[in-house]
Amino acid sequence: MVSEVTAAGDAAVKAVLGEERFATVQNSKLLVVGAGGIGCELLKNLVLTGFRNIEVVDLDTIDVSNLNRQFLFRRIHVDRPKSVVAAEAVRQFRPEAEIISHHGNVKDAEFGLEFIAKFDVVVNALDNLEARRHVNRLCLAAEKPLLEAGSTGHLGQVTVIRKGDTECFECQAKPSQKVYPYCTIRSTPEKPVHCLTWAKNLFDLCFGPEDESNLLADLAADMRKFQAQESVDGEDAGKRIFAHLFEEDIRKQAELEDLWSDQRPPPGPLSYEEALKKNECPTDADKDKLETQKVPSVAGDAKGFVASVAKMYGERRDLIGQSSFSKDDPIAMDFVHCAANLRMQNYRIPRLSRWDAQSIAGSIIPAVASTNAIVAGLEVVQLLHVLQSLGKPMKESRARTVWVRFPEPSRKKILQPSSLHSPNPDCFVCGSRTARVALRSLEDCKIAALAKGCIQGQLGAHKPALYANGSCIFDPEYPEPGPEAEEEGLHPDWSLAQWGLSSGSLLQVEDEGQGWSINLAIREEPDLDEQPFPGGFKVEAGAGAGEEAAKDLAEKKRKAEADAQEASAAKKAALDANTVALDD
Ligand SMILES: Nc1ncnc2c1ncn2[C@@H]1O[C@H](COP(=O)(O)OP(=O)(O)OP(=O)(O)O)[C@@H](O)[C@H]1O
Ligand SMILES: [Zn+2]
Repeated sequence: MVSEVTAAGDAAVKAVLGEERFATVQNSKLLVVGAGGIGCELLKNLVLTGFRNIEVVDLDTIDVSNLNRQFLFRRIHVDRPKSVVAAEAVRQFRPEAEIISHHGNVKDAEFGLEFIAKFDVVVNALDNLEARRHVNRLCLAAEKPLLEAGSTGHLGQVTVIRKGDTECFECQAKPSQKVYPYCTIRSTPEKPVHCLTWAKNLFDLCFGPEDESNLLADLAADMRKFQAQESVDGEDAGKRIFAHLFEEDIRKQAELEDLWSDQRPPPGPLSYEEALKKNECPTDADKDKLETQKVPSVAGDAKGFVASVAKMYGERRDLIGQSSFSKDDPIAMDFVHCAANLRMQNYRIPRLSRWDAQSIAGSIIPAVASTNAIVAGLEVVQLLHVLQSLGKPMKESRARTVWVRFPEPSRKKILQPSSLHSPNPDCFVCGSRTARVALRSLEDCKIAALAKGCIQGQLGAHKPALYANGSCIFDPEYPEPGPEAEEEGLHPDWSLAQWGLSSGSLLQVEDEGQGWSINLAIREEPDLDEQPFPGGFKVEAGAGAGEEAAKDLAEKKRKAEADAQEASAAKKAALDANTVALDD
């Protein structure tokens, strides 16, 4: 006997979907990843549509700042796991729904392929690329359809991913963050964002691990001078860093005459004492604003800067050398806001309130509750199409990618559907150049054994190098452990688990012998039989991937040689023609 509320709700949905589709809905098992802005709306929609087998994973706890748009949460829930509270809340809408919550990171090993294999469809409600990439790869490996969604301000998107049938999340490169020219950041900032980028790099330089790619790496030795003593006095260090960066360095910079003109006047140095005198009152326009929305005085910025350095040397002393900037860390944000404002003062750029500085430094576009609600609604519509198309080509279904665009670009349509694209054959992740290998144990399998037994032995590589997340984890020049390998950061005797690989990880194989490269997806299969697979691995797909890649490469070379020959023949002909003309 179902409760009254469920019976009434079910009857209404059945009337819309029809008996058969409603039965599919009731029997489907879903995994929802993320219980934030989109996730809360989605879970509510799912139970109200009649889904009753749902598991939800989220790594976070509820913050006060979530309450304005994550409507399943109330003030009393602050600090409790989002997944648990969201499940409790939607159970009240449909008491019979079986909702299992997991407070954890979807990238953890417990949510690997075996876990994913239990579900009919995975529905994402995530907010970061890394987690999305991970779930994409898991769903491809487990051959489960994935609904992917996202929103930024008034823009949103929902799409459907199914292995071999549609583009995967990584078939197209994602736009990367805007990069500013080095000299703009280092010497000629023109906008607040240039000064904030400089200040974020400064924070990492002063308090983070050594990093040669830091834009201010050339200042590392100078900054270390202020930190070298055993018992650094934070306030003193703050004032000395101030004098170095906002006064002395700026004075030197202003002397580089070639950089400056009437349109771009040189920056003005600022001493700490001078800064303290600039104690201007807030403007009338600022009067009714929150403290964080007012632009501080230059004196406020100077004191704030020194105080933030002093706090790092006080309460955070143990973390110096290991910290990195986060917009949500109040001390780091104070440091970056004040440092950026002081640099803006040097360069005559209007300074910012802490609020504005935090939005720019954290690249924050405010989340809009209505966009999340629309996106979550579209996800359910697409999910119904996907469930109807199970076992059939997705292209024949009504599933679409749908964009939410506001202000609407054309014909007053906020929702813009477009058909699903076919997979990109060159995709790094789902493309045909991907071999798949099952391994009995990632703990037991050594990286050198994988390279030799599997990649050389079965995929046909001559001298394979292996890469994970862009770093080399096996180099054929160092096949044995030893001091030389260690010096290169290589450990041929480390297991795949020691290299941080998990079921569903993706590696890149480069055959240095033959010059080709392929992808390698690994998964753990503890029950892999000893008898047919004594090496502890089984090539499941793409055994010929290496050969194919070698063939492609040979074909490319042959074509390049033919093109070069043709070009040289054409050049010779042109020369001959010229000679004849001259002879004539
Ligand atoms: N790797 C992950 N595993 C599990 N859950 C994740 C993972 N990465 C992100 N999430 C969850 O996805 C949800 C995304 O929701 P949302 O975009 O609303 O973010 P938020 O953190 O709640 O809000 P904001 O970032 O604006 O403060 C969050 O609840 C977050 O905890
Ligand atoms: Zn792909």
